Amino acid sequence: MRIELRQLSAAHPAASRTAGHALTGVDLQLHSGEHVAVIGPSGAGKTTLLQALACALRPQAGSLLLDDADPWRLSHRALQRLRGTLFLAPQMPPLPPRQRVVTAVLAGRLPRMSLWQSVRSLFYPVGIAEADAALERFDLADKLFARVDRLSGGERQRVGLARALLARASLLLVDEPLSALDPTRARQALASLTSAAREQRATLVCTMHDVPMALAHFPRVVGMQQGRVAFDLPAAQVSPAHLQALYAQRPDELAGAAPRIEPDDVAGPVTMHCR
Ligand SMILES: Nc1ncnc2c1ncn2[C@@H]1O[C@H](COP(=O)(O)OP(=O)(O)OP(=O)(O)O)[C@@H](O)[C@H]1O
Repeated sequence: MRIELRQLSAAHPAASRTAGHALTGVDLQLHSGEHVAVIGPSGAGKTTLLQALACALRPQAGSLLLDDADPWRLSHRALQRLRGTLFLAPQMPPLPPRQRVVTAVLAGRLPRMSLWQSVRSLFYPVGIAEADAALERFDLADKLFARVDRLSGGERQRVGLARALLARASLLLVDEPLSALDPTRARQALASLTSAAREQRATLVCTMHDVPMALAHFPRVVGMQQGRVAFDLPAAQVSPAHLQALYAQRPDELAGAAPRIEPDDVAGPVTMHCR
């Protein structure tokens, strides 16, 4: 999917009136199938950018085009159809605690199913081999029938990535996929995610706290600061000076001290998100 943002500004409906826009004057163009990492300090607007791209947050100014169409000018039905072709994977997937992993992963297909197909799949799950293959990519095939609440935080996060692959979306929006993974798992998970997105020819926009990992795995890196694009460069051209300026207010985050949600080997509460 092609993306074009021109001078896009957006605010969260619940934000106080005194808060500025979460996104201000954002320009961004992505070719179909391109992979981009979005980095920047906490509160820079990375997640908000994904929400705007997912048509979950309406722009207040400027424009958003997805495959040359303005989603906010489409009919309700056409907008729903468009939403079915993109997938927003939150930091922690919304996994009901007693659900089996296989069901959680197969739920990735729901956006591209009719109501009848999705109701039928509750009683006659199909595509178990596809779920198994996606889990295998994240080294979780042995958890196919495990209960979600018996997984570690890192395992749940990898289940969320496997689920994203089943969406077969043309635009994959992945919010900080590595926050609960140890460095080795994080490298493997990112390599699996990017190679699967390439196979599916999906456009991939991924927010990342781990800057070295973003520079190593993505050809293009967008740096955000206070709701604006501070730089948009090939990874090889991002210099230490760019990074120091980007994280000038939060140097601890550049040093790798960004907030992690829970370690890989400790089970904890499941955070619920919209999808
Ligand atoms: N639901 C919300 N309601 C009101 N304001 C919000 C909401 N979500 C985010 N914001 C505000 O929007 C701004 C951008 O937040 P956003 O979550 O996009 O940043 P981020 O770069 O993703 O941060 P982090 O790295 O900590 O996840 C911040 O000022 C934040 O406080």
